[in-house]
Amino acid sequence: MRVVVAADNAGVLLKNEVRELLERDERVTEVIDVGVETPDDDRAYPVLGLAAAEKIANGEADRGVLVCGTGIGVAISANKVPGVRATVAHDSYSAERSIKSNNCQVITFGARVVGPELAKKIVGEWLGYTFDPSSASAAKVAHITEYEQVHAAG
Ligand SMILES: O=C(CO)[C@H](O)COP(=O)(O)O
Repeated sequence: MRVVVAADNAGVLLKNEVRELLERDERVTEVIDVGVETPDDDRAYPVLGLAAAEKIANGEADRGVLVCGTGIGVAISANKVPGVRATVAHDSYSAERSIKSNNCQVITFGARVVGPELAKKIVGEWLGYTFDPSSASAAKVAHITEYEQVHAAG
């Protein structure tokens, strides 16, 4: 699994911890870090969230972990990229259902909301979940995709 990570300056320290975790995880074949790398880089969260989501949309990454102050801004940004489903998930159950119900490729965290140990525990669990395309949830996710395709810009 190829995982893209990104954060703004509010989330960079947590993102870097998550990146180290991912780099040690045998389920992860590649970690793509689109930044920021340090807290003095003040590029705004949409820049990072959109850049990461585009890696998924263009097939360079399978999943993403994005961090900002709340996790909300990067989730909203990532969801603007066609084909990408992203959500903040600060608890194990939501993280699990984000895959099994919603087929989200992206999980987001708020570094001002959740501690690093909880976030890393959730990421470790989240890596183990897969979406079942034959499940009852598949048609629901397809409804979202169909809307997106019908209303695609351009
Ligand atoms: O949490 C953020 C966006 O959801 C971001 O890290 C901080 O945004 P701001 O409150 O607009 O500075």
